[in-house]
Amino acid sequence: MVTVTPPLPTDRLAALGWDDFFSSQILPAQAHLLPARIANVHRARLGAIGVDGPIDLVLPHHTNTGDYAVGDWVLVEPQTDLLVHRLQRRTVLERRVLSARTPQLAGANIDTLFIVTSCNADFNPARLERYLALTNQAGIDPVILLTKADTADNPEDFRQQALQLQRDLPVVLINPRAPEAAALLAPWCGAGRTVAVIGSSGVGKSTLVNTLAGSAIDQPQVTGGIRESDAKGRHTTTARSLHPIASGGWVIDTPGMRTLQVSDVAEGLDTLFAEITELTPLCKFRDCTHEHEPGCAVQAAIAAGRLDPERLARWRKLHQENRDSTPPAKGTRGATPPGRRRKS
Ligand SMILES: Nc1nc2c(ncn2[C@@H]2O[C@H](COP(=O)(O)OP(=O)(O)OP(=O)(O)O)[C@@H](O)[C@H]2O)c(=O)[nH]1
Ligand SMILES: [Zn+2]
Repeated sequence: MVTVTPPLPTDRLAALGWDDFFSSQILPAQAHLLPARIANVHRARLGAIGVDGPIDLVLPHHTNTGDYAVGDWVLVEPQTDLLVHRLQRRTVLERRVLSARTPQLAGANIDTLFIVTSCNADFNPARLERYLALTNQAGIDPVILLTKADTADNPEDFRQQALQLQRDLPVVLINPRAPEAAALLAPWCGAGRTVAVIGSSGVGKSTLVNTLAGSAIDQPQVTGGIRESDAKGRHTTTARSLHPIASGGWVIDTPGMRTLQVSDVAEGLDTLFAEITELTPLCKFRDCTHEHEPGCAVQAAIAAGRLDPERLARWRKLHQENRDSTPPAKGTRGATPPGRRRKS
């Protein structure tokens, strides 16, 4: 590890999420540069937060701002605010949609992902499992937030269903409009921690970000969210931003997501479906598909009522989709469809 000179105010950097993982990446020749965290990404502009506050970064020629994610750590030339280098990410959340060639970066260096859904028709186990597979694969801790419990007859049913989605999954019933929402989420929002919020349009993500930010939201230079018109003339939130949480920590909002595609998430699926993953070695055949083989431990669990057949059906569908969309070098079979590339 290299000591940065002059010594940086490490407590203020730590409050931004800085730790040894990032400081150990600084080379001796970079010791004069200042670390800063990307706070917002626009088409031609990147905003960051450093120990002395917001920085409008000066970008080198040919910078593609799409290569940067909210939450990234970068090194900056102190006098000129020139962006010099991006540090390696601890975690990165990518959103893949069928229509896009390359995944979009939804956020970087996220510790916890709040997957928000409502206690109504938005609640969809198959979609939540998709989010969970991606979150697990990214090495980010998932938490399910169930909103609009106040408008549902049986919010507890939704909570019980959500608890079945993954072992040890935290599930929180929450009203994002209530001031006590911040206290309920405090375990994941300590100083220096970074959370991101994901979920369909209208489930309460923006409301939650506002509640978490509290008075800290009155800093447009830090949050800097913009609204742009899309092709249909609607106003949609396109910029992701890093907002300070009133009690410490940081929250990244993400725009409403369309259908998510899973790709390259084999380990994430193993964690998500741990009860099936653990049964597989007990099957008679090593390459058991758990469909029709004799001596299948998974089918035996279904017959004994210990495993929900719908859960196995969703396991099958996600595994199939993952195989079909994962490049052969990483997947077990299946070719790369045109236009879809491996991530570098
Ligand atoms: N009754 C009730 N209303 C809620 C709750 N959570 C959110 N809402 C309301 O639902 C509406 C949508 O909330 P938003 O925060 O705009 O939803 P969003 O997820 O940010 O939506 P997009 O910006 O489209 O992605 C707002 O009118 C909120 O006040 C809740 O728990 N109970
Ligand atoms: Zn089997």
